Amino acid sequence: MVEPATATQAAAPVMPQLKDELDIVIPTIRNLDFLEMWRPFFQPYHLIIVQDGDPSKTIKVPPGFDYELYNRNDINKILGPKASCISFKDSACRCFGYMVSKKKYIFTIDDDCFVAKDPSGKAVNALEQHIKNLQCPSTPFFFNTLYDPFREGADFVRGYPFSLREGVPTAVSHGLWLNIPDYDAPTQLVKPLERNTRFVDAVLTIPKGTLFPMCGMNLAFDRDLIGPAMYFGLMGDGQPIGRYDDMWAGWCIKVICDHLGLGVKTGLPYIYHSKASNPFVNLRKEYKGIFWQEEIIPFFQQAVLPKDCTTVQKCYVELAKQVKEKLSKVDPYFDKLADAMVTWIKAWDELNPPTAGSVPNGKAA
Ligand SMILES: O=c1ccn([C@@H]2O[C@H](COP(=O)(O)OP(=O)(O)O[C@H]3OC[C@H](O)[C@H](O)[C@H]3O)[C@@H](O)[C@H]2O)c(=O)[nH]1
Ligand SMILES: [Mn+2]
Repeated sequence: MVEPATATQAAAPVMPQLKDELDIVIPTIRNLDFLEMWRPFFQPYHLIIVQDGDPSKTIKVPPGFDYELYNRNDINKILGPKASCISFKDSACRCFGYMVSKKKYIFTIDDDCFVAKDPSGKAVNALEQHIKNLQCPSTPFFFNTLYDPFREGADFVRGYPFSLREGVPTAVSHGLWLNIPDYDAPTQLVKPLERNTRFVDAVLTIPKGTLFPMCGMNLAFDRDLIGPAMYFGLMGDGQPIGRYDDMWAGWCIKVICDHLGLGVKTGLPYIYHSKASNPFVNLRKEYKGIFWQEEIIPFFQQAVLPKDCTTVQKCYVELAKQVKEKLSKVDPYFDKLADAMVTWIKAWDELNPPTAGSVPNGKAA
């Protein structure tokens, strides 16, 4: 039986790394008492809280945290008509936080995720591990059988080409979850009592050319490298689909990271996910995604980006064009989604004008 760490077990790190270069983005519809448990790890950092649902509701934030909070009225005021690309009544709204941040790194976490304990009983500082993952290169072009070669006590194994040992910059760090795993509704329905107790002590680079189901519960990324592609799509209120926000973003960022020669890692850190959302409600939200994805995945697997797509924005707009051309036949929703992807990029560039002398994102691989 796994249990979350207690607040006292979560010892504050000696020196919070990247304190001024990282924002923590939290989408929420509830009071943020969960922050109490994270206080030792999160207090030094700036929080961006994206309040979903009724903007007249007050979200209580425990004292002592440095934060900015945006509700739907704020989003509409800041983005004007472009606010139409930000979902309402779905955790997808969190991507607004990525857009307004001015920091290099983002860590996003759900408000029902708590500090996990590793097998020795030590509280897991998820933020510290994500930072380590992002600051160490990835190895997408050749699989290292001893997993993360840059980890203390590991290295590249015999036969690993020396020409590839430098690795590539890491754009995304995807963490996992003890207790309630990120299962889809049908799986949750048939396995209501299943709990994830396996703590796998590994960080893996997801190989080039391989897609993965990105979960937004415990996720960090380098905003400068991949931020403009971290759009969580049109979900929730008024949309035919929900709970595919992070999946859509994950498929888009992986195709773009592969194209630009950037890395995506998954594995450590774990968080402790406490709330099993209602599988019946989830089934209503996600059922179309369950059969649509049988056509969406081949689309992303076959997507090719032209060589002149040398920035994330160019890649993303090209991807939107292909979504419109090839997925609209699945459902008119994808026509709308493709337009929203372009609106997102316009809004991103409006809020994040390129600084003079800034270089385009990674090079096309
Ligand atoms: O309409 C909403 C509903 C929720 N939120 C906030 O989003 C976070 C996730 O909410 P919750 O924990 O209820 O979602 P889950 O059923 O556990 O599913 C998650 O699974 C992983 C996904 O990436 C995504 O995070 C969820 O689908 C939480 O902070 C809520 O307060 C919201 O903003 N709007
Ligand atoms: Mn949850």
